[in-house]
Order: sequence, then structure tokens, then C-alpha cells
Amino acid sequence: MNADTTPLPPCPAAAQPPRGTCPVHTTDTTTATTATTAKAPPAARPGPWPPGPPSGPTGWSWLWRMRRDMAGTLEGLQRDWGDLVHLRIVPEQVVLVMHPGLVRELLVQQHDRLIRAERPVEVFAGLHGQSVLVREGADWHAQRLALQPAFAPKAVKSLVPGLVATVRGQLQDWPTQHARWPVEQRLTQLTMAVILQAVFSSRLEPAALEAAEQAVQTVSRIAQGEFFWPASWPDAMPWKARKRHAMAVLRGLVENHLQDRLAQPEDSWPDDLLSRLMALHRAEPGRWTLRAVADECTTAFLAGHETVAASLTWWCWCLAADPQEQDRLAREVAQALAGADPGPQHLSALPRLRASLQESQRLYPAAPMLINRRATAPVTLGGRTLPARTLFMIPVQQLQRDARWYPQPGHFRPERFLQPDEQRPRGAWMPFGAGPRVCLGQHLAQDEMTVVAALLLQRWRLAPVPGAAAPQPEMAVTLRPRTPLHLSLQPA
Ligand code: HEM
Repeated sequence: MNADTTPLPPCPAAAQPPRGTCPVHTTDTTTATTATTAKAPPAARPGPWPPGPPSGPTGWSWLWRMRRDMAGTLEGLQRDWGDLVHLRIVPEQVVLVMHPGLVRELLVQQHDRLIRAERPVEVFAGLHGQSVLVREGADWHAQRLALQPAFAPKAVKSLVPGLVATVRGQLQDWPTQHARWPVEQRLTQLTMAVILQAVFSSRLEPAALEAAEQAVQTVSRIAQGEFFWPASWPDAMPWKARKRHAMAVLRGLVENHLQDRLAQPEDSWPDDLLSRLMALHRAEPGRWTLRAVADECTTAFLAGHETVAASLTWWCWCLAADPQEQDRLAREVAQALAGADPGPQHLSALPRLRASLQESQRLYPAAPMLINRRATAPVTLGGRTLPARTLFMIPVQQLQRDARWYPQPGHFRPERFLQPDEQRPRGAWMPFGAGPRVCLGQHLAQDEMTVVAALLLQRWRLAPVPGAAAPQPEMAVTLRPRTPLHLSLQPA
């Protein structure tokens, strides 16, 4: 892909005025109407780079520093150089964007001058094929528009009863009490079961679930390593047997479900994501080939459970570390549900619970760094014009732990999200990204997390394992505790 010479076709969505008519922009709950409807003015001639530290001959040491301690390195750079920091990392000119206003200027107003950075996309394409996650330009736009209805809030609400049944089924295997419960591992299995239900209406046997989980872990770990290298050895190399095996497990999982569905009479297909994708295939078999359907299923499966599991794991930790807040949330759940299962109608009646999920996602965003963006044309940010090919890094975790918008930013305080805060700029909370490429599955993720959180609080109280240290966040495609989180379970 040649970023310099392949201009993006204009995104029709960006030019359409009223919010509500464009399915792309309506999903971005963090997008201002004025920002989405205004076309970015033509950029001026590129000027000097923003301030930044000396890079030495290559600047590669910055990559190593970030890999070792992302949060600490970014904090130091922002403290010393400000909200827009230039790093020369041969062969790239990198600009870190660490102010919510500047991030929105970039991702919302100037999204038609950006593509995702080539290397992460190359790595993701090895896993996701040509799904919406990796496509660019007109292809991405058409794909996103076609998928949007399946992920719209109303469509997601219709999945809630199936989702509740799956979560209940998974929680039945949890003990009434346990001194050291592997909460992270069990939440990963649970979210995997949920996404299998949402995408394929399927329930895997525990052994198959575990094999799939192992495969996801293997490919995620390998992908994480590959991001930092300019190229990868072909997967056929003898030392890549583990990756090949893991990929075969994941491809087999998707293929088997697809073939099963094709073998069933169409009028008996369940209402799930696969059926919605198959409807696209039936309507436009040239564009929506079975390969394309399989790729979207793979993305929904991979993007749709790891992230949710990571977010729920951190939420559990935040509650375990704050028993008073946990009691407050349990009281809200008890009052709103009176012992019943959460239904679609209850989800908005749990404001504090939802705020607690927002707050834990602020502290521990599953994707602490958005996939880097490449400028395909000059981009103007904060009055500074930066040339085509600039590589932008958007550190979400840094943005969300900024004391300017969140006093005592390291503290878990759900009340921050109970009332709108006029002082807090839009974009200061963006665990799902922002702009037209905002997470496609955010409504599903938010409803799922609310359901799981409510069902957990109806059954248990969580506490840290006595003597165990607080979990240390580490990047493993998603932000996870460095060692798998265990918590003590007590009956509610
Ligand atoms: C808590 C859970 C989740 C988090 C934190 C999350 C986060 C994100 C983020 C930050 C992006 C944008 C990346 C970027 O701009 O570089 C993204 C994109 C995406 N997410 Fe999610 N996600 C979650 C759940 C889901 C679920 C449940 C699904 C689907 C079942 C999903 C599907 C996608 C897809 C398809 C994209 C690519 C959209 C595009 O490029 O147009 N995600 N997600």
C-alpha cells in the first residue's frame, strides 16, 4: 500500500449534515455533530515538527522504552514536551497526540486524510483476512455501512436475552465461594461463550472452548511481538508451528460454523450475526463472498471477546479493591432487578453500574493505544501543519489518566460519570476510539458488560486474595494483568 500516492475517496458520510442520517457517524457517541459535518479545510504547507526529545541516530530506543514501560514513557514525554510530541524513529516521523481536542481534530475532522498504519494492519490481516478492521477507503466504508445495522443499539438489544442465558450458564459453574478463583481466565471463557452465541448461536463443549482460548492466546502473543518488527517470517517457517496450529484451530472454528449454517434450511436460521452476514451474502454474493463472511465472523470473534474479558477483569479488580463501592453497586442492582435477570429494559436503570464500567475502562482501557494512523495528505493539528506520511500515535490510557480532566486520576471513582462534566473535553474518555472508525461492537460490549456485572453482583462479593500484590497492567494486544488475576469469591 502506498500511503503517499493513494488518496482516499471522500467519505460521503463526512459530508452529510444531520446526525442520524449517517449510520457511520451515528455510532460514534463521542462525535460532535459540528465536527462530523464540517469538512476539514485544506491543510497549509507543512511547517516545523512539534517539540520532542532528541532521538539519537535511529530513535529506536523509544520503541524499546515503550515496549518495556508504555505508560511511564508516555507520561515522561508529555510532561517534558507537551500534548503534541515529535519522535524521529527511523524510518518514521512519529507524532504523539495526547490532548482530547487534538485527538478529535485528527480522528473526527480529518479522518479522510488518514489510514491505519501499514504494519499493524499487515499483522491483523494475517488473522482477520480482509474484514472491516483492516480495510481502508471506499472498501472499508461500504463494508462498515453494510455491517452497521447488525451492531446498532436496537439490534444489539434483541441479543440480550440470549446473552443473559449464556452468561447465567457460564456462572453456574462458578463456586459459591472460593479463596483464589481464577477470575480472569473464567471471564475469558465466559466472554468467548457469549461471542460464540452472538455470532453463531453456538455453545462449545468446555474442551473446545479451552482449545479456542489457547489458540487466541497464542496468536495474540505472537501478533503483539510482530507489531514491533518491520516484517515477519512467512508462517510456513518450521519454527512457526505453534502459530500455524493456533490459526488452524481458529479458522476451523469459523469454517465449521459457516458450513453448518449452509447445511441448514434458510428459514430455520437463528437471529445471530452469521445469519445477518449471510443475508448480505445472499443479496450481494460478488461483494459479500463466503470468505468475506468468514473474515467478519473471525473479527467479531477475536475483537469481541478479548477486549470485553480484559475490561471485565479490570472492573472486577476495581470492585475488589473498593468494597464500599461494590456494596453501593450491589444495592443498585438489587433495587433495579429485585432478584430477576437483567433484561434489555433494565440496562438503563443501572446508572451507577454503567458508570463503574466507564470508570474502570478509563483506568484500564482494553486498547490503551489506538492502532497508529498514517497521514495520506498534510494534516493540520492545533494550528500546526504536518506532512503526508506522518505516523500518529494516540495513547488512550494517557489521555484518560490526565489530571486536567480527572482529579486524582489513579483513583477509581464511578461518580465522575454520573453527571456530565462541563470541564471535561470530549475525547477525554475514548476506550472505544473516536470518529468514523470507532468500535463497531461498542453497544454490544457495553450491554454485555452490564449484564455480566449485574449477574456477578447478584451472586458474589469480590475481594483481593490476602497477601496478593495489586495486578500490574501489561500490553498483550489488550491490556491485561501481568499475571492472571485471581480473586476471592464470597456469596452475596
Ligand atoms: C470492551 C470491549 C471493546 C473495546 C474496549 C473495543 C475497542 C475498540 C477500539 C479502540 C477500536 C478502534 C481501534 C482504532 O481506532 O484504532 C475498535 C474497533 C473495532 N471493534 Fe471493538 N472493542 C470492544 C468490543 C468489540 C466487540 C464486542 C466487537 C464485535 C463483536 C468489536 C468489533 C470491532 C470492530 C469490527 C472494529 C473495527 C471498526 C472499523 O475499523 O471500522 N469490538 N474496538
